[in-house]
Amino acid sequence: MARTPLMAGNWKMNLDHHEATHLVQKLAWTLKDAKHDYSTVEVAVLVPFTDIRSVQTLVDADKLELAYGAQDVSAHTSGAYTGEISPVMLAKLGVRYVAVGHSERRELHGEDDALCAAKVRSAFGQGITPILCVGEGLDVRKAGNQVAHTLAQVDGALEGLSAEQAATIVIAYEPVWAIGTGEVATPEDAQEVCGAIRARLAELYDAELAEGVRVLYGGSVKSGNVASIMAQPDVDGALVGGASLDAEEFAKIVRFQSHEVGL
Ligand SMILES: O=C(CO)COP(=O)(O)O
Repeated sequence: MARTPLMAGNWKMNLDHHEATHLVQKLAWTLKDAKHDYSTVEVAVLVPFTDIRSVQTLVDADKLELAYGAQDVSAHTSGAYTGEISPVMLAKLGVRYVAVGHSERRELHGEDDALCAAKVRSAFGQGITPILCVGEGLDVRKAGNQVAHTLAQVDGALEGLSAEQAATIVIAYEPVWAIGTGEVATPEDAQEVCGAIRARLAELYDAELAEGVRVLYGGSVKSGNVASIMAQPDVDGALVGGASLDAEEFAKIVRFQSHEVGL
């Protein structure tokens, strides 16, 4: 089964709603100028909660093919959860994707695999596709345990998920040591773990399901390194942090198939 690559920009805690409108407009124009065909590479931006309504308004008004999403979601649908955002609220704003278990949330907010599993189910419950983030820290990598560590996170977060849901999840392998450091994993490093994730999906469900799931790589992806990572058989896209805040650079990442020749 052919998997449509997904390039998702994780803005993290950057850009207010005015700046968000500006960046999405610029990105859409840049991709339009390049005659980007969204059916060949899907494009998404994961924006701060306060930007979502503005991005929705722009996407709807200009009929943009860009998808947008959030960076976190509550495991609950409503109630006394001060500061949390419900998946029901996100669905109402037309959100297609939500990041779950980003390493910054695991590290800084103590999110564990059980909570990630609850959030994955919570998103699916409202028709939102989770982008489940997994990946090892430097100590684990140095010990050579990156595959076992990452697969344990996958197992934990997929707990209780039906095959129908698992078939549409997106999993992003983001080695923590490569995030925001400029130190990108080698294409072989990315392939090793992304391939292992797909093999695990085949074990947990079946081979056909595993063949259809998109596995992304994230960690210091730039226009200059994206093509070699995308050339790996089990890498189906990228989760891009810093480089997604620059419309032209992110558009180049999205257009990796065309610019690799010209670089
Ligand atoms: O964390 C990331 C995306 O979720 C990666 O961030 P950078 O691309 O800035 O390394």
